[in-house]
Amino acid sequence: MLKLHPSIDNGFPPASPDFQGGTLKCKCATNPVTVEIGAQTAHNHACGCTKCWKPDGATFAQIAVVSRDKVNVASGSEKLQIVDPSATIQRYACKDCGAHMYGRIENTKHPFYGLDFVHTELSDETGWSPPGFAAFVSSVIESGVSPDRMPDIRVRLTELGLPPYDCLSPALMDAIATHIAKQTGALPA
Ligand SMILES: N[C@@H](CCC(=O)N[C@@H](CSCO)C(=O)NCC(=O)O)C(=O)O
Ligand SMILES: [Zn+2]
Ligand SMILES: [Zn+2]
Repeated sequence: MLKLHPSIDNGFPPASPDFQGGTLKCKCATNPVTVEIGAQTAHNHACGCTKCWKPDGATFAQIAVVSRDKVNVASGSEKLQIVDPSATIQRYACKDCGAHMYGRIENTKHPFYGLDFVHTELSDETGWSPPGFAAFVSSVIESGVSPDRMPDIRVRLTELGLPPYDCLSPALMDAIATHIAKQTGALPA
């Protein structure tokens, strides 16, 4: 069977009602970086872009958002480094194991300012919001996936209940466009 991501390939449980978050832990066996997330996540999705962190062998990342004020580095902060300081999303990765612990947007005008990006598979807790769509699917080609495999990948994502999009989902693209329209005055603020 086509393998896309270990937390996605066998299906995924629904979110637990009243789930209040958990602790993300990097892959280091000793002195791991830990990040406490104090809320349920939203907009969890499979992401095929080259920038999001993927576990070894995975074709897609799994990534969700949570309010930045609910993200707290509890230990190992000295091991965190920003992967690409010029990127919109500043991804804080463990310099020893490479796991991305959170991604933060510092541009206050960005439509997603205030939301951090996190990989809830790094937590032992169950009850996180499951993925609901697949984003940047065509971008897996940029990581070396043969274009011939794309039809099967899209079929498999659809089977798993993850509608495949080559940017973000329509709901998120609408939210981005609405934010921009309010900034430009095309829509009332
Ligand atoms: N084809 C590019 C796309 C990269 C991209 O635009 N990624 C999105 C989604 S990441 C989570 O959904 C994005 O918003 N990136 C901003 C950033 O990474 O700073 C590629 O594959 O590299
Ligand atoms: Zn680590
Ligand atoms: Zn991505």
